[in-house]
Amino acid sequence: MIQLDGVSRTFSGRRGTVQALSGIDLQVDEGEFVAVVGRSGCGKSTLLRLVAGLLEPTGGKVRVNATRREIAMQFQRPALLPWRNVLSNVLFPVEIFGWKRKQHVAKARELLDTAGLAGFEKQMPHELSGGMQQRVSLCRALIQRPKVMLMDEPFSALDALTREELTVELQRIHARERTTTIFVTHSIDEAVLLADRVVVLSPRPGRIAEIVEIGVPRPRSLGQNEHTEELARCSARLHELLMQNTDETITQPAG
Ligand SMILES: Nc1ncnc2c1ncn2[C@@H]1O[C@H](COP(=O)(O)OP(=O)(O)OP(=O)(O)O)[C@@H](O)[C@H]1O
Repeated sequence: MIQLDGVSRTFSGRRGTVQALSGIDLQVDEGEFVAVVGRSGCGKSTLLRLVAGLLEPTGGKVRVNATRREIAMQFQRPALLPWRNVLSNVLFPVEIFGWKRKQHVAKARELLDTAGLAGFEKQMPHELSGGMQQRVSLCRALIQRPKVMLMDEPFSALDALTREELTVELQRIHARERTTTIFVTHSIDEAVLLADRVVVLSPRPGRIAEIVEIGVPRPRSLGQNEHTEELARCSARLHELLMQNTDETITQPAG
C-alpha cells in the first residue's frame, strides 16, 4: 500500500541545509498499523508529509496506492469547527467532497458509537473534553473511508489516562476498519499497544535504526495479563534503541 525506496529529504534555508531523512526503505502493507518513534527532530513528521504527498522527496521514491482523497491525516489538535455540533463535524468531509449527506449519517453514527460517543451527536465541541474532541476528529477522518490514515502524535496533548483510553479505543476502531495506518508518537506505550511494527528513527539525518515487530495478540492492554512480559520486552527494546543516540543529540551551542 505504501512503499518508500531510498527516500531522503533535505531542507535548505537561511541557516544552511538540514538533511531531515536519509535512505529510508519502508513498506507498509494494506491493513497494517505501523508506528514511528524517534527523538525530537529525527524526521517523523517529514516522513508523514512525504507519504501524504504534502512534500516531495529530494531523493528516492514514495509510492502510495491511494489518491489524495483516500488519505486522511490527524494531528495533535482536533481542529473541530466550533459552530457545528458533533455529528455535523463528523459529516464535514462529506460536504467538502460533495457527497450525499443522507447516505453517510448512519456511518457517522456508527463511528461515533464505536468511539464511545453515542448520545453526544448534538453536543457542541466546547462542551466536550479534549479526549472526546480528539475522538470526534478521528471519526471525521474515518467518515471518508480513507485507504490510508496518517496520525501525527494525535494524543500527545491529552492527559495520561485519557491517552491510554483512546489508545484502547483506537485498537478497537482499527480492528474494525482495518485502515492502513502510520502513527507517529513519542510514547513507547502507545507504539506497543497499537502497532504491528514499530519503526525506530535515529536522528541527524533521520534513518531507520530498526523495525521492531510487535507479535503480541490483540486486544492489548498495559494491565497485568498473559502477554505482559512480551509487551514489556518490546517496550524495553524500543527504549534501548531510543536511548542509543543520546550523546550524539546533544548539540554544541553555536560560536
Ligand atoms: N519546512 C522546513 N524547513 C526547514 N527545516 C525543516 C522543515 N521541516 C522540518 N525541518 C527540519 O527537519 C528535521 C526533522 O523535522 P521533523 O519535524 O520531521 O521532526 P520530528 O521528528 O517530527 O520532530 P518532533 O518530534 O519534534 O515533532 C528538523 O531538524 C527540522 O528542523
